[in-house]
Amino acid sequence: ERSIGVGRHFDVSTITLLLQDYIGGLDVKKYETNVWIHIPLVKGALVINIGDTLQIMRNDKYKSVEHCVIANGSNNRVSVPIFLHPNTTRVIGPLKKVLRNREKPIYKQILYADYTSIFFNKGHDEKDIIELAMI
Ligand SMILES: O=C(O)CCC(=O)C(=O)O
Ligand SMILES: [Fe+2]
Repeated sequence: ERSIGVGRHFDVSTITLLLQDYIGGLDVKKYETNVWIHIPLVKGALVINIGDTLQIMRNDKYKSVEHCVIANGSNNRVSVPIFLHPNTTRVIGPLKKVLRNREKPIYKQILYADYTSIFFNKGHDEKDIIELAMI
């Protein structure tokens, strides 16, 4: 009963590869319905999460997924998340290829180091930081 999970958040990465053990516990919020759903364990499978950076680069075509981990309360849990990030010296924003299709950019160009520092300086359950990158 003293175990804690991981509070709700969006990953800042482009994508995250997540390996869970047999305990599981990952919940994600379904974008279309705002309903939290449990991710069933599939032995040997990786969960691939879309993060804020991919949402920004694809100008909202792909959405970053809000997720959390519910603690089991009695078992230890091990997970291995691998975050794929741009270099912190790169500027991120909607891709030129996307804008060439005459899409209106939703996000500004922002230095990735600045974006990640906002993320790491805020607590869980605060405002979605992707809104700060909007034009
Ligand atoms: O442990 C997990 O299953 C997820 C962890 C997570 O969401 C994160 O580290 O960003
Ligand atoms: Fe995460």
